[in-house]
Amino acid sequence: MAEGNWHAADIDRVIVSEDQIREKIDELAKQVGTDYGTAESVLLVGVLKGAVMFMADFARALGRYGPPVEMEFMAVSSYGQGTTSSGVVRILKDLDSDIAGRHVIVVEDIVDSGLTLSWLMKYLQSRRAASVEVVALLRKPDAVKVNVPVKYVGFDIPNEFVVGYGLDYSERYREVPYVGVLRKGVYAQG
Ligand SMILES: O=P(O)(O)OC[C@H]1O[C@H](OP(=O)(O)OP(=O)(O)O)[C@H](O)[C@@H]1O
Ligand code: HPA
Ligand SMILES: [Mg+2]
Repeated sequence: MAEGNWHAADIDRVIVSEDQIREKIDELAKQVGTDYGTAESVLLVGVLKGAVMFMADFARALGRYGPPVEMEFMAVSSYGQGTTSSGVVRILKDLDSDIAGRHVIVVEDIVDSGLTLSWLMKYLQSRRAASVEVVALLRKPDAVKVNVPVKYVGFDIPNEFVVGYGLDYSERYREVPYVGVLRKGVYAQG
């Protein structure tokens, strides 16, 4: 629950609690660990900044169940300051290493319109990865309209703007430890 913390006033309701996040990550890591059991290693590509919390927790969970992990980060931006995707994906930070022949798992906090991910999948495949799959903590219904196969999904959530656990509104609320719906008045005020 949104206890007596400063952010409680800005959060309408909790969608995914800290406990639910922890349990789901363990479950996802077990599944990925089984599926990649014979791989020499997997390359996790975290999508900054939203996926930082999920990346850190998911990588640690894979440490219990999976093959050896390497971590890379990309930064792309399509939302800027707003609450809707601009549809234009910009690379703000590219991969540091060659991913040819690697088993890549893209680690995303949320698949919303699916625009970021569909762009990213094409980009990573063009870099000749051996395989590219996606693990996303959250997915919204609109994402299914875009043809992005997300193999590992944590939670399907309603079509509302959410914050917390890495997700921001105008760079705020990323440190909130659960995922909640932002009270409409907060962004209506600008
Ligand atoms: O499915 P989509 O509609 O494309 O939305 C999903 C993407 O949007 C958000 O990133 P954002 O552009 O806000 O950057 P950030 O992670 O730095 O906040 C989120 O972290 C995902 O990467
Ligand atoms: O609901 C959301 N909240 C925060 N960032 C986002 N990026 C895509 N969808 C969202
Ligand atoms: Mg954002």
